[in-house]
Amino acid sequence: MSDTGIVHLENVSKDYILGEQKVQALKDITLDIASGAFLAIAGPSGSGKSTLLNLIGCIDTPTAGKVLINGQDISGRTPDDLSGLRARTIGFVFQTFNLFPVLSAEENVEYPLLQFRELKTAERRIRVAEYLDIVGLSRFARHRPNQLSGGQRQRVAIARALATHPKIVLADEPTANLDHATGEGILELMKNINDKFETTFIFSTHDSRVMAIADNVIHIQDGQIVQREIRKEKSMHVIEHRDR
Ligand SMILES: Nc1ncnc2c1ncn2[C@@H]1O[C@H](COP(=O)(O)OP(=O)(O)OP(=O)(O)O)[C@@H](O)[C@H]1O
Repeated sequence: MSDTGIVHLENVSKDYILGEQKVQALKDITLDIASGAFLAIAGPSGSGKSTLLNLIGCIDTPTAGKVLINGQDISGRTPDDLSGLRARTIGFVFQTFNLFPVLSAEENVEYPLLQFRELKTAERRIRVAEYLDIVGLSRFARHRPNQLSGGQRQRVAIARALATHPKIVLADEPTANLDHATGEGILELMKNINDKFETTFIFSTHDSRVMAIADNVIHIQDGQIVQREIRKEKSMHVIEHRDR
């Protein structure tokens, strides 16, 4: 058994090439996140939060360094390989909800399950109902996104992310498009699910009220970790950043 966390980044850098210019979005990030963490990645706009989440989510690969997700090294893997790892390991929640407008709440939650051939129709339906219940939306199963409030849409997105039984849920600014009270409700829901099912949650934010709810906060600035706030020791251990 490996002693690294469910997410393990070692000396990770990510460069984007924009015309003649190289943008160093992440610089030498070393980070280990244990299973069951409830972790915020905090930092100002452009600091590299989305880039970091995209690497953890296997949507992108690093320019340098090593990324291990659930013990699997993602470097040198084909996009097909990574999409398999993604589908079975990671759930995504976005600030813009990203629901299909023509599908009902239950059809949106069911959608990612359709790729799992081992799930029979009846099992799929049961699972959809179970997760709509967990997010408190059973009564709204037949509603389309435009018949739901922002907070309800984000609950559908959370149910959809959880229905595949992922080990990690990644949420990029999940409360950015919600008013404060609704955003806090979404964070509390995520925290309850984290406590109950021990799903690892990693979310980005620049909202200090959202950071306050996290067990641990990683602060990034200009692509580098500038502070690690470890409030719950057991849920996270950190390999300290080694300066060259
Ligand atoms: N596809 C891309 N091509 C070129 N540069 C990019 C690309 N994506 C991000 N960048 C640059 O990388 C840096 C980090 O961006 P990133 O989106 O990760 O920051 P962020 O902290 O998520 O910002 P925000 O809070 O505004 O979403 C920025 O300088 C950004 O302009």
